Amino acid sequence: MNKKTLQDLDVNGKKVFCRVDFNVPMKNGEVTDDTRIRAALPTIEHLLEKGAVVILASHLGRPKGEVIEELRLDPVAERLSDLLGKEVVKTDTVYGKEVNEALSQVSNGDVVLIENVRFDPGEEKNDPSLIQAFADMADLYINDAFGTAHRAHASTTGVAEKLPAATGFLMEKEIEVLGKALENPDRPFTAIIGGAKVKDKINVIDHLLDKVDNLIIGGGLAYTFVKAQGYEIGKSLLEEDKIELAKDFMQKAQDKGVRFVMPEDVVVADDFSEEANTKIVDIEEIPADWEALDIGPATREKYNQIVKDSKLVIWNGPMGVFEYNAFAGGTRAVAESLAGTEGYTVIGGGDSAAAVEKLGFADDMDHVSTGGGASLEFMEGKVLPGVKALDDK
Ligand SMILES: Nc1ncnc2c1ncn2[C@@H]1O[C@H](COP(=O)(O)OP(=O)(O)O)[C@@H](O)[C@H]1O
Ligand SMILES: O=C(OP(=O)(O)O)[C@H](O)COP(=O)(O)O
Repeated sequence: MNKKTLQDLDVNGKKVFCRVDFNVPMKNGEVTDDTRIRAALPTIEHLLEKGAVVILASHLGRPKGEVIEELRLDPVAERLSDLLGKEVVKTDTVYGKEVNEALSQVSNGDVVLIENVRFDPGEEKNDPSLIQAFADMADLYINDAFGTAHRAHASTTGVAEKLPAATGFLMEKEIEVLGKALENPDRPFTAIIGGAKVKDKINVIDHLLDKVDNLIIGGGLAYTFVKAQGYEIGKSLLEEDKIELAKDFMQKAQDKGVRFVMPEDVVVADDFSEEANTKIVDIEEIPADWEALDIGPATREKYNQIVKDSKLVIWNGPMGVFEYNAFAGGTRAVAESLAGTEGYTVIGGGDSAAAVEKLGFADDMDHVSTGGGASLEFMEGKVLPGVKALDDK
């Protein structure tokens, strides 16, 4: 990467404005998964060890420029404080008098977490006055928020133009791992794409067809492709206006010699619920009133073989409705295959990462990305604005 990194900056005695992605799942005012907070610790700890004042900034949820009490960052500050083993000064505002006072009272090696930056309408608008307020707080800027690197906001791009700006360690690692995987892949290179967001993922599929040896399709988005092959899919998820594109992709795969791998059998249900009646059917036999909610056992075995023979596997999106036990088997099987393969494994996407975490396989993967949308846009070949805005080496 040709961008400056944390190692290139002398941070001793400096105030460092550090954008992190602490957009973590919460329930009843408690952080339920602190993966993203832990992922930012190497950067924060490095800054503290080197004697910087660390000013952390993050969004949480989508408050759209208003103060939403449930989206305050206090529970995050508490968890961060536990993880760091030191006090984190949390302000109730994003900038202004309270923040300035807090900053005048802290010393080198202290941490301040300002309030949810999306409480200010200027954040998402990349507003000049908010950018200036951020720049006035600090001497240097670090972006370690890979999960938000696809957003051009005041705290992710605007302020980077105003201060010496570099990547944090998490950002650096994400870009390096995902970049290396895509630029110079070990082969056979297999991508497994699942989930439900057909529209979001269709461009990634197009881009991946230029890179991979095997493209495996699963999850809800498989059925638009199954339909494109001419099979009936009952009530399964369908993006009608993407059928033609799905046909184009299958043709492109054939032209390029990419193996395009689709489900052979599926678990169908007579209702979208945990209690639904279910059965396993061949792909060409999905009953009209049923919907396919998971890949079947023959498909799992086929995917397993391909994963086993791959040197590099990228996985984005669950294979079925894994939130219900009855339809979690396909996702579990693929997670197990990735956990067991000798090839290098990369997981991207919020739900895939959550599934791998929930099923207990996170530690067996080589890289679990902290970015969902960000990793997808990266894989599409886009330059992420949060990275572009940083200083070149
Ligand atoms: N066959 C299916 N039918 C309907 N929804 C599905 C199916 N398979 C997976 N899903 C749903 O896809 C969702 C995840 O999709 P998506 O957001 O695209 O994944 P990710 O966040 O990993 O990128 C999950 O909530 C899951 O229940
Ligand atoms: O959680 C995030 O995105 P993700 O669910 O795609 O990983 C990021 O924090 C970005 O949040 P946003 O999609 O509200 O800009």
